[in-house]
Amino acid sequence: MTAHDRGPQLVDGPLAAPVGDPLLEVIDLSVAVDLGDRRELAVDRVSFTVAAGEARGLVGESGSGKSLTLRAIMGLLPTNVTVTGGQILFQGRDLLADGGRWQQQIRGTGITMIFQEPAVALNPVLRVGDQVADGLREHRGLSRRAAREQAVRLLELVGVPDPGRRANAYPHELSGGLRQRVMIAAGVSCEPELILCDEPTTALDVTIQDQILRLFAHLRDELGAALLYVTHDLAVVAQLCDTISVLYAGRVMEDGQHLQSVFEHPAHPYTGALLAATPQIDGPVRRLEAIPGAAPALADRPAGCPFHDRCPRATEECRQTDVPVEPIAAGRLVACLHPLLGSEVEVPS
Ligand SMILES: Nc1ncnc2c1ncn2[C@@H]1O[C@H](COP(=O)(O)OP(=O)(O)OP(=O)(O)O)[C@@H](O)[C@H]1O
Repeated sequence: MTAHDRGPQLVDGPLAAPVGDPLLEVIDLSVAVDLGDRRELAVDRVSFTVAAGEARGLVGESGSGKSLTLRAIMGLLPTNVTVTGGQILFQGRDLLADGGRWQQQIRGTGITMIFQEPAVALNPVLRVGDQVADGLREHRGLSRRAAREQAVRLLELVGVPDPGRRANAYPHELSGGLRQRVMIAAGVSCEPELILCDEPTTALDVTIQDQILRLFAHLRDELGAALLYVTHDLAVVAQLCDTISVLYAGRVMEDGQHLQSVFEHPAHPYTGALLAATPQIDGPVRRLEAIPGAAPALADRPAGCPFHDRCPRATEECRQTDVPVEPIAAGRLVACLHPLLGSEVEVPS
């Protein structure tokens, strides 16, 4: 079964993560935001890996540090935000070394990022075909004509109907779904090994969202690219990903190499609460349970486990301990003093 054939249901997910060479290794990454009077860690010692060809979901509520993690990998942080610790290795080489020069060189060729809102990322006064062709001329040295022909092929690959004609259109002449496809075509034009996706379907209606998710699965098959897919929606992860990192208030709460096992046996109470709040995963009869309370604002992160004040299992120790992320079973890490299943977490053999 290819990733493309996978249905949206959790039970169709793969049992085992693909084992490829580590392509991306994020190790104890910390990112601080300057709030004027002080600095706060929006990303706090976050670690995960993405193997060649793997699709990892980076999940968490709004404000959990997902976007800043992606932007740190791309070297595209806002001016008041800085990496304050850790390493980001791509193909074994530190992207943060050499003043970010290598990071800049491989941006668009080795790693690309697809943003939430294509209207912002596309240039309104350039024809979309030229925008897809630009990267090919710049990074691959193709002639204007060859780049244009390749751009039309890419528009076809991402499912833009009548691509030869549509290549001449300006962004405002296309629907939101088609603009997102154009941005994906531009993003993958130089066949990157890793595609970072920052909620690329959020601005689209449900049917188009589903088409774009299928497109990512298809591109993964076609290009062999790895995906790091940011979303707050576990149903999206179920459809597209092999592995998962659950973030809360800038910290990794749980990391699973076997997605289905995480969905069946979440170890962190926060993962369990997210699952209980997600429709679609095991059918419409599920009773949705919103997570009580709200995630803490950046300036208001509590000591101890950041989830403690919303967690039914929290004890005094949780309020005071800087809970480390530790292995709980094969392929599973969790940052919790009172995990849901302890050593009974099951993983497929
Ligand atoms: N430039 C900035 N200045 C001040 N605060 C920032 C800045 N960028 C991000 N933050 C704050 O840092 C925290 C993490 O932001 P981030 O965008 O990474 O979260 P997220 O998980 O991607 O959330 P969302 O799903 O809402 O995009 C949030 O509290 C956010 O408000």
